[in-house]
Amino acid sequence: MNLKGRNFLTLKDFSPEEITYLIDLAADLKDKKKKGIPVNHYVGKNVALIFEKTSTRTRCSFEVAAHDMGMGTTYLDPSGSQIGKKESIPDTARVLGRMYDGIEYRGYGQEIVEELAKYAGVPVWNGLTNEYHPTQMLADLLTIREHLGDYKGLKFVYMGDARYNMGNSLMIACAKMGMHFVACTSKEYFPSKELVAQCEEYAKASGGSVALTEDVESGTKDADVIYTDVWVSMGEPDEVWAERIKVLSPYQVNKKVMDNAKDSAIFMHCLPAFHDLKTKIGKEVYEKFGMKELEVTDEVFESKQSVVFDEAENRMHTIKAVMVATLGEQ
Ligand SMILES: NCCC[C@H](N)C(=O)O
Ligand SMILES: NC(=O)OP(=O)(O)O
Repeated sequence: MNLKGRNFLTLKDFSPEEITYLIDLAADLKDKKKKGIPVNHYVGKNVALIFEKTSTRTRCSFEVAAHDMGMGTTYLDPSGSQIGKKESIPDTARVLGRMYDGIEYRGYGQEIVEELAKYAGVPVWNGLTNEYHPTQMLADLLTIREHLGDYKGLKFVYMGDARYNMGNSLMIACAKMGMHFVACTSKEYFPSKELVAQCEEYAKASGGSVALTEDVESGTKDADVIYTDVWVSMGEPDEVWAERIKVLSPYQVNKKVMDNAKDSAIFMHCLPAFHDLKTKIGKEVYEKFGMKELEVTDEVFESKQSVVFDEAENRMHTIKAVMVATLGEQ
C-alpha cells in the first residue's frame, strides 16, 4: 500500500483497506518500540506542528513520534506565529511547505486545514478541527482491536455531544470498519443528516450500521464499546455549560450504563475527561452546578473496563504510522 504524499484530514478520504494498513503499521511500530528496535531513519526530515487550540496527547504524540524517528519538530502556538493574523493560510502553507516535510494542524473549521493542505505541497495532518479528529480514530481503532479483536459486528455506543468532532469521526470510523454505531443522546446532539446518510453508505459496504436514539436502556443494551467525550469542546463559549449539563446529564456513562452493556464491554474516552474534582474547570463546574462528575463517573473511569490510557498511548504509535505512511516508508 502506498500512501506517500497523501494528506490525513478526515477518515472519509480513506478506504477500509487503507485504514487497516495504517493500524497494522502502527501495531508494528508499537511492537518495535517495545522491543527497542529503532525506526530512526528519518533524520534530516522536519515537521511543523501548528496548534491553535491546546493539547497534551496530540502534541506529545507528534513530538515523541518524530523524535523517535530522528526528525526535527517546530511547535507553533497561536501567540507564537503570524498565522491567521498577519499572514493568511495559503501564504503560511507555502512558506512552511518550503521548509518542512509535513505539517500538523489543530484548530477550528475543517476548511482551514483543507486550505492549508491545498497550498502546502507536503502532507498535512489534521490534529483536530471542530468537525473531525482523525488521528484519534486510528488510536481508538487500534485499542479496540487489541481488546476485542475484529471490528465486524461490534456494537459501538457513543454518548454525549454526537454532532462535534468526536461523534462525527467515530461514526465514520465505525461505519467504514463494519461496526454497529449508535449515537445515544438527546436529539439536538445527533450528528447531521448529511453525515449520517454518508455513513449509512459506508455501513452498507462494510456490513455495519448507523442508529440514533434518545433511549439509554435500549441504546446501550449489550454494547461492546461505550464511548464518551467532554460535553463542552475547546473553543465553545462557557455559556453553553448550563444547557449541556441539563440536556446531557441523562447520557452520563455510569455503572448502570456499563451494567447494561456486555460483561466484556470496554469504556473509551479520548481525554481529557471530567470524572473528579482534580481540575480547575471541574472545580468551577462543581461550584456553579454542583456536579462532581460529568460525562463519566469516577467509578467507570477507574474501572477495569476502562481502556482510556491504552488509547492515549496508542495516539503516539498511530500518529507515527501516519507520518511514516504519508512521508513514505524508507
Ligand atoms: N482532546 C480531544 C477533545 C475533543 C473535544 N470534543 C474538543 O474538541 O475539545
Ligand atoms: N485526545 C486528544 O486529542 O487529546 P489532546 O487534546 O490532549 O491532544
